[in-house]
Amino acid sequence: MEAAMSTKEWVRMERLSKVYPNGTVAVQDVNLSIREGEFLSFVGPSGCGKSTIFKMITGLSEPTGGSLEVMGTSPKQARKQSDTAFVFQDHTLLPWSSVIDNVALPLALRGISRKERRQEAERVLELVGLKDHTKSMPRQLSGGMKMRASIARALVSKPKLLLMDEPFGALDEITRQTLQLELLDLWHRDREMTILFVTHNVFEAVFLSTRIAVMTPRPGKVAAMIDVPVPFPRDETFRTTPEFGQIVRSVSEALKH
Ligand SMILES: Nc1ncnc2c1ncn2[C@@H]1O[C@H](COP(=O)(O)OP(=O)(O)OP(=O)(O)O)[C@@H](O)[C@H]1O
Repeated sequence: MEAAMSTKEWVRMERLSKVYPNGTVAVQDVNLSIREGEFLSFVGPSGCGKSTIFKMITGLSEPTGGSLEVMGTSPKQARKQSDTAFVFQDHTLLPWSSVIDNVALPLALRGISRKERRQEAERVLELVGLKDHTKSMPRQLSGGMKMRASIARALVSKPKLLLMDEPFGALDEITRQTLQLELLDLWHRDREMTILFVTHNVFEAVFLSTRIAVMTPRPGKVAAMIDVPVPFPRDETFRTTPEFGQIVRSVSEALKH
């Protein structure tokens, strides 16, 4: 049975806008409230401002209009508290460091002792199925394994909010589907973690999410919010159900407007 959805509001955007100094309106008047425990995906055409929204949530870019709160505080403060973590499409592992050192890096930057860093890094590497590769160098890993290591590095700080920007975009379809299942499993074990996920792939969004924000072409606005009211845990069989097909159609329709 599904647990009742938390009422804690982890992200609140009110008329959030971003105009870059060159005059590009990347995001315009986005209103969105994201609750604890959601898995919310953003889909939309290239350049509609998805990455800009993520940069604002992580405090890497300042809004130019409206308001944005993360965990009831400012995005920068939430990042300082290690409440938010980020996974990019490129794995961004340091090539000269072993897998375990890469994964432990956020803890090293926070001055956590060597012993504790090791323990925590081993814990998350086990979670992502890389416990036999702790000493490998990134170049010795496949694309899927590099992405698992990146996810482990994000999880090592125990973030409450995990932002993933097209994390599986560079992977082949089979690896992508395997990692989707693994990600759902990780998220399902820790239902307090909220995941925000950017993808161009409508099937991926429907498979993973509790809700989907469909964005319009630039300037980015939310054209539709679509619920995916299918209980978790979900498995491969979900992909072939009529309900899956119907939701994919709704999202695809909304993308055309
Ligand atoms: N630093 C910047 N200065 C000026 N314009 C920018 C800057 N960063 C992004 N933009 C523009 O803002 C718009 C939104 O960009 P953003 O990267 O947020 O889109 P996106 O939806 O993530 O795109 P994609 O799906 O291709 O990654 C684009 O037109 C982009 O060219």
